[in-house]
Amino acid sequence: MSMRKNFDLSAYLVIGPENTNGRPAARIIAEAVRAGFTFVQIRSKTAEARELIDLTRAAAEIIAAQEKSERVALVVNDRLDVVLAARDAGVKVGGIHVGQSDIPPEICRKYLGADAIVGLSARTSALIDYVRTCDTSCVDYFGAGPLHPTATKPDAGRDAAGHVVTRTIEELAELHRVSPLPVVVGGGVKAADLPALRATGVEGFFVVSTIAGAAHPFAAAEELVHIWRSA
Ligand SMILES: Cc1ncc(COP(=O)(O)OP(=O)(O)O)c(N)n1
Ligand SMILES: Cc1ncsc1CCOP(=O)(O)O
Ligand SMILES: [Mg+2]
Repeated sequence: MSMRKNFDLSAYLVIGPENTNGRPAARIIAEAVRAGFTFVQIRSKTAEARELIDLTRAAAEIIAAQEKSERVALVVNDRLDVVLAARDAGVKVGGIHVGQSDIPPEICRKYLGADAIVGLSARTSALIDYVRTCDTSCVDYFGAGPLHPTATKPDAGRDAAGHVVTRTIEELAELHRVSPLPVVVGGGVKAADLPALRATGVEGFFVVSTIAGAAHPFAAAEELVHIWRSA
């Protein structure tokens, strides 16, 4: 079955070489997937294309080695060129995550095909109206946030006046209620946020630093997965 019809957003790792305090990103991906993370996004604002292709290949091999290729989705942030090059080299990469100022989702769909996963960051202002009315014909899920301000992406949630607008739990519950697509929420997410986030009904949480910056990424990942599943 194509991953597009079968992906699980519940525990979603976003990671790149600049997030790992000098440790290999591949090792942290392996630990998170072993702990039960269900979705991996390769995201780097500093790596060159070749490094991104290599990390995407390594992530796909890690997921395959744990026999999870049919259950753990792998996407690349922003870089349609990297997804195409990785696929051309035989790497099993499921799709792409794009934001409001990135390559449009319909172009991603055109080049990646009907089986690819295309994730879209939901617009910060007027979030609830946006997800209700936006063209979802070629999008598979929404990424929303930030739940808290975050040093990983200081511009997340910035409004025209430069203030960071975070999402309340009530807004996220409403977002879940009105969204035609599954929603994953991130931005400063920590273990303590998960029970309230789960109660909103959203399909999952995404994290960078809670895993990639943790002293013990496996233990951190296991804790998040356990809390989400038992909340
Ligand atoms: C799952 C998920 N949700 C949101 C984002 C943010 O995407 P974007 O707004 O394009 O910002 P960058 O990540 O490209 O800086 C995401 N990456 N993943
Ligand atoms: C990619 C992204 N999009 C919105 S916030 C964010 C970064 C979240 O990072 P962290 O989990 O370290 O706060
Ligand atoms: Mg982007």
